[in-house]
Amino acid sequence: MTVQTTAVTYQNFINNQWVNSTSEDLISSLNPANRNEIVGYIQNSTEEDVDRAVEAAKKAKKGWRKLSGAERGNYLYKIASVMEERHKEIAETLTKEMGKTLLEAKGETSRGIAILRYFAGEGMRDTGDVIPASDSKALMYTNRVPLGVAGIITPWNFPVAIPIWKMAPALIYGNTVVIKPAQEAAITAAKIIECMEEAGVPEGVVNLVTGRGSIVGQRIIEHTGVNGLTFTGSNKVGKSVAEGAVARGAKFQLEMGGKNPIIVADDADLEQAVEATISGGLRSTGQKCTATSRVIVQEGIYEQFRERLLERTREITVGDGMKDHVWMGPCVNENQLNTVLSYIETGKEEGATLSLGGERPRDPELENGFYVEPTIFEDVNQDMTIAQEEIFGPVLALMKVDTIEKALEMANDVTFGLSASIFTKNIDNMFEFIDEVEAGLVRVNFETAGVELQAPFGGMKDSSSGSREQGTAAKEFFTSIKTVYVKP
Ligand SMILES: NC(=O)c1ccc[n+]([C@@H]2O[C@H](COP(=O)([O-])OP(=O)(O)OC[C@H]3O[C@@H](n4cnc5c(N)ncnc54)[C@H](O)[C@@H]3O)[C@@H](O)[C@H]2O)c1
Ligand SMILES: O=CCCC(=O)C(=O)O
Repeated sequence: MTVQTTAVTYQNFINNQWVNSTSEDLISSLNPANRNEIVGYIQNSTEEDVDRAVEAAKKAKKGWRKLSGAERGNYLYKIASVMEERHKEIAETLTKEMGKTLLEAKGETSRGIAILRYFAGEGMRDTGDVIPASDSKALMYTNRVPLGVAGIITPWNFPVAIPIWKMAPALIYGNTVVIKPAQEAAITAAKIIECMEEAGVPEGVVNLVTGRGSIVGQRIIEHTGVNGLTFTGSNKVGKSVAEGAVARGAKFQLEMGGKNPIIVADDADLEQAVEATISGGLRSTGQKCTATSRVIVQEGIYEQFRERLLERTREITVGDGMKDHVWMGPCVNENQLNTVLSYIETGKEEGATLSLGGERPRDPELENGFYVEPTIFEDVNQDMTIAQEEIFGPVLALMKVDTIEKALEMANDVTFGLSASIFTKNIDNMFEFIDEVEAGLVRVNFETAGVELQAPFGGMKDSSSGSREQGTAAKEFFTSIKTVYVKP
């Protein structure tokens, strides 16, 4: 039986108007903790809706670009303040829509606010350099100018942080925006846009179109009025974003999957390494691009480590993220749950030892949610599917090695290169790891997940393409450089 409590319909936001899609069709957003609860309805948008949004963003771009950085920054400060007032409501919506625990959702909402404030400050910082011209009387300088309209396509796993870490730099550097959030998290995105509206962001500067990736996302990719495409999501879709962008010569930036290793050396602090593995691998139900999925442990510490890891993982409470005592929520949807369960089956078939979990929880209270137990495999070797492919679920693969050299070789033996961590007290091992590991985010004695908003973020190999996001690195994507030469 479907429970429709306070299910509200959310519209598209185009040219500062909340409007229905031309399809007059809706998609329901379900609570992954209880498939019978509809969190709300979103628009099942059409190509025509995208065209209208792009038109609005195009019309708005000159006025927005002409504002000073400080003026644009003031809008971002205002959005942050409105979000702060609506913090509880946004965090609760995030948990209900996507499933992560309320504690994590609150942290992510605060992070979104901090990102807005960070980029608001960017409005007051330099936009270029003075470069000595060959002619001593001439003035030569560079100035960073906006791309125009930024097309933003985001995933469901960080429904506040990722849309904001793309929209805030787009806006502060003078671009207007058309955003298409993942349909699993589109209500959370609509609430962020409501904050922008409440903060008085001018007409057409930010436009939201919800719906299916294959229609809305694809139209954004193809639309010649969109000057830059920034995408976070799976490698499969990322490839089509890149192909579409190249086909029409648009700038693009992709952030995609990971298969992130943690190396635990014989001399590691055992407790810290176990806690970092659990937090990095299982928080958010393992649905982070930075999640630890391969745990490469040196043989001298292996037995102690596995025992403590199993003990601590058994203590994890799985359930509805809205409940205080719950540590791990459900997978985002049935599809994701089935993907995780099928990787677990593959792990067993290929000969890995299932040491913990691997099932849906038996608790009848959880039967309507997309839950899976935290799962640990041992005896995993490099060739196994679970050692190579991104699972995006709470599954850890333990791999035993004799030397740190071998551990590093294994760490690098995947197509991804997003995040990697080592636990050791040996300074030579630390620096060898920092030098040799193929990852964009390198951690020593710290978990693989968690990103600092003021630092560049992105990966190597198949994990990313284009320039880095966040921190001042974000400027690279959202601006072009004009080199100016003035001869008096
Ligand atoms: N590297 C990072 O920063 C990072 C961050 C978060 C998630 N991710 C990755 O995202 C994936 C999970 O997220 P997801 O399931 O939402 O990814 P996804 O690729 O399925 O969807 C991402 C976005 O693309 C849209 N989309 C889907 N098909 C499309 C198409 N044909 N054309 C245009 N747009 C389309 C979706 O609607 C959604 O908005 C994982 O692989 C994860 O590693 C990476
Ligand atoms: O899922 C990708 C983003 C990772 C992130 O923001 C984090 O680990 O905190």
